[in-house]
Amino acid sequence: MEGENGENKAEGSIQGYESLHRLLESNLKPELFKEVNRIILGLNCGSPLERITLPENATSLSSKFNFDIQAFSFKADKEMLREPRVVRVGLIQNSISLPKTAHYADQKKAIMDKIKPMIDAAGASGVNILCLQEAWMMPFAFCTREKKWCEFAEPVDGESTQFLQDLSRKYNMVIVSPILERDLKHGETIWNTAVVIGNHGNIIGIHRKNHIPRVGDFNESTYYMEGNTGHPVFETAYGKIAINICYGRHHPLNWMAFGLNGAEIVFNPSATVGELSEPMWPIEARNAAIANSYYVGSINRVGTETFPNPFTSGDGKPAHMDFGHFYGSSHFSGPDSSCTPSLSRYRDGLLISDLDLNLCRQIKDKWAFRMTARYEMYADLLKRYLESGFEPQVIVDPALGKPEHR
Ligand SMILES: NC(=O)NCCC(=O)O
Repeated sequence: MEGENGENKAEGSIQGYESLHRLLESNLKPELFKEVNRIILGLNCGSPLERITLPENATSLSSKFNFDIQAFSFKADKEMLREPRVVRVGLIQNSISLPKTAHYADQKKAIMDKIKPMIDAAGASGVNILCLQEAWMMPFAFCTREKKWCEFAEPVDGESTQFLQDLSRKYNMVIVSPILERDLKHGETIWNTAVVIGNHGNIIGIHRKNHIPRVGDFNESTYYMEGNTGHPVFETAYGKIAINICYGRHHPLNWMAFGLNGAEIVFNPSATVGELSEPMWPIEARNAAIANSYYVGSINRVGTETFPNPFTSGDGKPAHMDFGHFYGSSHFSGPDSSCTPSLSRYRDGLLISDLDLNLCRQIKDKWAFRMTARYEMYADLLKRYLESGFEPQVIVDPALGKPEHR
């Protein structure tokens, strides 16, 4: 079987294919692919998600600057009392351009130069809300545990925010900007923060990452604190949005809390590598969208980032100078279990989707997850669990002959 790129299998490709979707599409007969698609990507209002044609000025930017661009449309059923509430949403995934030894100011500028044409393409496509990847303004250096990378941290209204504020004003676009934040008013402490910039360039608010990873090379507590902002939902001109930053996607209660606060779209800006999490990636976001009757926009960076000095993770494996491959694969999941194909596994990309927000309530009415949830039962268990004298509720088979108390 030959990959779509023939002999030159790009690094990060799946046997030469940009994504699992492309691999299946190229190798299955059309009728088989249709069935596989129906099961893997689901149906939206009874049909596969439709692709949207984007304006020429957007697609020409993708050709000129060599980034993947794809667009889809999630529909909802027609209602009698409400008009459709369609919002156009974009996700950007990108690699880092300069070596990690370059001057930090140059590294930051190179990233901005790289994502600018992608944001312009989103603007040209009429995107209303755009989200960037986790800590987009720096290399993902947290694996190194070297303190020098803290220099990349910026105040909420710093250089990266100002760069995006101009673009949000230009394109009348809400932009979610995940950065490494330097909190000047609280002893210059550092947080992993999403800044929500309104469509007039105003800062609506921030959310700080709730859960810090402690897995493999992802030992990020060396750099930033556990978030103290709870589960805010930001009511923007285009809908109610929230941000669940990266590792928070492994925590179902974290997803739930954004839903309880009324989110209609939850973004999951991430940085994660193939060996660690790729089989989990398409499942967790999709499950969250289903369980909480909202849309999820999942974003992961792309490429392999090599650092000047070797590091280990205390797992007995040899010291190494990179995390592994960030596998991109950004995608949208809908509350009705439908899902877009993923962006490329190795190229920069812009994924756009029209989301009819009416679908959230329609799915709540259909499946009644909120009404069947039994929150009081879980609240009671959690309350007892947090007490020091907690005893797990385990009923032992008497035939095991175990003593009542161990
Ligand atoms: N950045 C981050 O939280 N990565 C953790 C790895 C993962 O959750 O897959």
